[in-house]
Amino acid sequence: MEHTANIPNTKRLLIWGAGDQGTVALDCALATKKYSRIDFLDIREKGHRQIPGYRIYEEAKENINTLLPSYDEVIVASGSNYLREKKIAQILAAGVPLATLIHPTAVISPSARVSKGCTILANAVINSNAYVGIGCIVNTNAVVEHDCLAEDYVNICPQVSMGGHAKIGRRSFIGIGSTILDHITVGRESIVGAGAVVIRNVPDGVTVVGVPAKRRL
Ligand SMILES: CC(=O)SCCNC(=O)CCNC(=O)[C@H](O)C(C)(C)COP(=O)(O)OP(=O)(O)OC[C@H]1O[C@@H](n2cnc3c(N)ncnc32)[C@H](O)[C@@H]1OP(=O)(O)O
Repeated sequence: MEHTANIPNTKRLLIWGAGDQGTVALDCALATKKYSRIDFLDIREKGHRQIPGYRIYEEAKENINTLLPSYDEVIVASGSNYLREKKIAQILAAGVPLATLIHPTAVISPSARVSKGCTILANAVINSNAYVGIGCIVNTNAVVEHDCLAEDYVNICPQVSMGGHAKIGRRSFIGIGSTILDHITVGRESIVGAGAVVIRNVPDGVTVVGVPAKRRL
């Protein structure tokens, strides 16, 4: 049986991505109580994960330009910064509203800005004057402190801590449990390894690991 919660005056959501991030996005979307119907569109070209009770369209078999506009909102659920950017471009080109999923236990300062297409998961904190760009993931228990900047399509993994005024460049991946000290900048398309402590600025397109974080050659 497909999921159709009995909630009046709510919206239809399509989650584009039916893998791990898709199921996490589903839980978050259910917690918001905003949606009367939720379906999935699988990103993979072959096969898809079963999510009992939910309809999963297969991307390869669907006319995306017809399917997307039949929903009130679409969220892209993929841990790949590249894929989120690519799919979000398709959604915007189709003129369909991007969802922004914010778990009810997340704490977002009234002065912070969270852009469209973001997924902000349970117990995340986004503090005063912080800015989170389009299509970012701020994962469980991550802390984006005051005046931080995360550019578009950034993935901030669980338990990441960003000190005040820290910056993350477009499409960078910040590994689980890592710490970025205050006023430090991580460049674009860079990777911070799990558990790293970043004490110096990181250039574009590099991977850093360790405590203190050093470039991995
Ligand atoms: C909800 C979720 O699950 S969100 C996802 C959470 N997952 C993560 O955060 C994973 C983050 N990814 C990492 O930390 C990865 O290890 C990366 C991206 C830094 C490196 O990945 P790879 O390029 O595959 O590196 P690989 O595993 O081959 O290791 C290369 C070297 O780096 C070291 N290394 C790899 N990761 C780390 C790390 N996080 N800290 C310290 N050293 C590391 C390895 O020990 C190895 O060292 P050696 O050459 O001396 O043996």
